[in-house]
Amino acid sequence: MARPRADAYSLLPCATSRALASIALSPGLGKDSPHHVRIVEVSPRDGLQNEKQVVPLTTKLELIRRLVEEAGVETVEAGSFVSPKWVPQMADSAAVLEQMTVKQGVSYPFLVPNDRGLVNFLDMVGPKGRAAGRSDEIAIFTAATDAFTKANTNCTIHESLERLSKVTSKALGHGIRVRGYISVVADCPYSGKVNPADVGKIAKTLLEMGCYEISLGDTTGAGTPGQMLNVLNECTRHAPSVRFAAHCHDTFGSAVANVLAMVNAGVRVVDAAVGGLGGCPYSPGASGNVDVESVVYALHESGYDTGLDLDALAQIGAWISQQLDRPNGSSAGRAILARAKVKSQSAKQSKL
Ligand SMILES: CC(C)(COP(=O)([O-])OP(=O)([O-])OC[C@H]1O[C@@H](n2cnc3c(N)ncnc32)[C@H](O)[C@@H]1OP(=O)([O-])[O-])[C@@H](O)C(=O)NCCC(=O)NCCSC(=O)C[C@@](C)(O)CC(=O)[O-]
Repeated sequence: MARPRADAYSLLPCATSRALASIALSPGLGKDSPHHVRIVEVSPRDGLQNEKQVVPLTTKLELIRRLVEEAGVETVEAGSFVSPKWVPQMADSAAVLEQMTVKQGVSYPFLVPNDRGLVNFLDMVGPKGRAAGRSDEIAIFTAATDAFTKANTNCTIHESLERLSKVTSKALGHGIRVRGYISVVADCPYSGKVNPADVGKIAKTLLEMGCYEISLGDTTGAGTPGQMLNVLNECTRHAPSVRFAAHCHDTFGSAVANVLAMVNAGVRVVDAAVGGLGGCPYSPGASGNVDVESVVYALHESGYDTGLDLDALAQIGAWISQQLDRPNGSSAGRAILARAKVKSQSAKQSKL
């Protein structure tokens, strides 16, 4: 597998060059290797939440099963316990939690916005719940601007952090791990460019609350590698880069570049969605999440390991796009399937 070339490091900022140098020096791949990048597959939640048509429960369950069993995904964000009035598509998340195939060693976080959502989640996964022990992780979410926080959760950043602090401490008290999201880290659809220092301060607060990891959301997909690295630099004042995840949307076509820049700077977790599904209902015009097929292709070709089966991801991306009656949003997925078709045709011809 190709490794980044040592002579390229001198061109990079110091932190990036150190991170890449350690990659080149460390042999071997696998989960514990410094080359390993964990993919958080967000398609069942972030990917589907914005779909206008009702996606059948059976399709959601099959998507989760295939991602885990066929592609080897380690973390699947499976749904959300938000208000169904705000995001109707996620109204069946309790049923998803109860019925999804659960594989040992795989984490299935659910998004929780407030105490009501946490209570509903705990009622399900607690010892007497209908989904006892099926998930031990939630994701909480806030944003870097008041305008977006208001649009998404009907409160200011300050109010959301107060609310989430109580949610986090209650969740941790029940043995539930908490992942934090910060949306609009580079650009806000309502108030424009975001100051990276503001993101750093919110990240610090979420870390102090007890979030084990913070996902940095380029919700509008307007961020660039330089902007995302500025955001990361502000955040790493408070915790090492491995505590942060890249969550990039692809509206302006720079999501894969943003992801690679962040991984080269030491980030080891990337959120992505098969087939490039998704979009936030409160980020008008933003396109889907970066497609997991392109991310995995780019990471593998750059010397990183994800443990995922790229061919299986391409198949799943094509399948779910067909289910949703929409074009496959993954250029890498389409290319992989087209090449596989040519290969199987020439294999058939050579047998004749
Ligand atoms: C936070 C609220 C609830 C505030 O919404 P609100 O209207 O201020 O809440 P409320 O407390 O006044 O309650 C209104 C109604 O909702 C009910 N309710 C209240 N909470 C819940 C709950 N948890 N579960 C079920 N029902 C709930 C509550 O009981 C009440 O029902 P009513 O009395 O009218 O019948 C709302 O704004 C909300 O649910 N927002 C979620 C929006 C959302 O899910 N957005 C997408 C996810 S974030 C995202 O996609 C970005 C991310 C993470 O991917 C990263 C990135 O890309 O940037």
